[in-house]
Amino acid sequence: MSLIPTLAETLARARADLRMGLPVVIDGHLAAAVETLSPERLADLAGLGAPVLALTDRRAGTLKARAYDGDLARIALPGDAGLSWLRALADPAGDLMTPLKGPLTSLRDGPADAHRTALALAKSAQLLPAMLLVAGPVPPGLTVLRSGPALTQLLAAPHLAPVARARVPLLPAERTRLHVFRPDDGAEEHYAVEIGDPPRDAPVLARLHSACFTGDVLGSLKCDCGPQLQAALGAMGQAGAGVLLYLNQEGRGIGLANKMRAYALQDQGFDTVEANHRLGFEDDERDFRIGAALLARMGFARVRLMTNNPRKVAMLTAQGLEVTERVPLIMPPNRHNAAYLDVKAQKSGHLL
Ligand SMILES: Nc1nc2c(ncn2[C@@H]2O[C@H](COP(=O)(O)OP(=O)(O)OP(=O)(O)O)[C@@H](O)[C@H]2O)c(=O)[nH]1
Ligand SMILES: [Zn+2]
Repeated sequence: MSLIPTLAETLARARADLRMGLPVVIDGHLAAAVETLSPERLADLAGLGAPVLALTDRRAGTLKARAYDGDLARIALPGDAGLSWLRALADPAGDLMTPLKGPLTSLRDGPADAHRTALALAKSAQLLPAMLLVAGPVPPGLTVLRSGPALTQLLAAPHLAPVARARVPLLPAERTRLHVFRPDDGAEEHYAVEIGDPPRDAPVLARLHSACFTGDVLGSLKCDCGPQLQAALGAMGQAGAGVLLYLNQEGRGIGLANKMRAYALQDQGFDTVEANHRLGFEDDERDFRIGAALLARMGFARVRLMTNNPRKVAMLTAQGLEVTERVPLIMPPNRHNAAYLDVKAQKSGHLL
């Protein structure tokens, strides 16, 4: 029956619900994002059963809570836990002011699949990965999801369809076309900037660029993204051909709000990797399967990849693309980004 929402459509709804502060249902648990939860909804959820807070092992580690489920911790809520207690566990902004939040009791028994799915959903909705779950009677009207490989696969690699394309002459490359691709799960669109007419039967000069609003648009000096973007387009313009994928994976996949939370932590003295971990994220949440799928769909099988990041090469190769050459894209540092670039080289394996 075509009028019943598909899994991708249900996922799109679930993300929107969580961002609005509405719980969704996962394997019979009501699951709400702490970041957007209202006091009224917290009270109503607590009235249905015993709420459990799911945090990633990264966030649990910062809070010195045991993560018996490997990649996540399920924390029992004390009877007097209110929204401010939950928010303090979810958001590290106040960690230095109020370092001791425990003792925290982590659960050991029972399955954690719904909790794991809930955290993956929070991340994909670009919310802080902290979810409140209650197993109890399910009110009507909520979006219902089931954990499993189909959902996991969809979260990592939605199906992308071409929507529109047109000529956009650029300063560094006048013969340029911009292609827009839309995923079927309501997530963000991604773009391909095609310069010249790159032949499909030869390796193409290519770049997988992740969105950086601060660097690309505002010219922030805190990272190297803006100069890298311009240098890549310039090199493709000079060569007369190339393809730059502009992937809307702001902040290495955590979204702009969380990236600004990470920047605020960096102002407190944490580096870019530590800041992501304290927020509950991995240092890099990006999945380059989308990039590989877009290149393949545009007819490219072999690339000369402009990057300093060996993970990008590995991920494209794992998806069946041939990286015939890694072309370094090293920008001169400035006094605001030198430490950041050092951390990328030392902790994230960047070849700088
Ligand atoms: N979470 C987080 N993201 C950041 C920070 N600084 C920059 N970014 C993001 O990092 C990403 C950089 O993307 P890329 O330049 O494509 O990738 P890369 O891993 O640096 O690899 P290269 O191909 O060598 O440039 C963008 O999404 C930026 O928004 C930061 O301090 N924290
Ligand atoms: Zn940047």
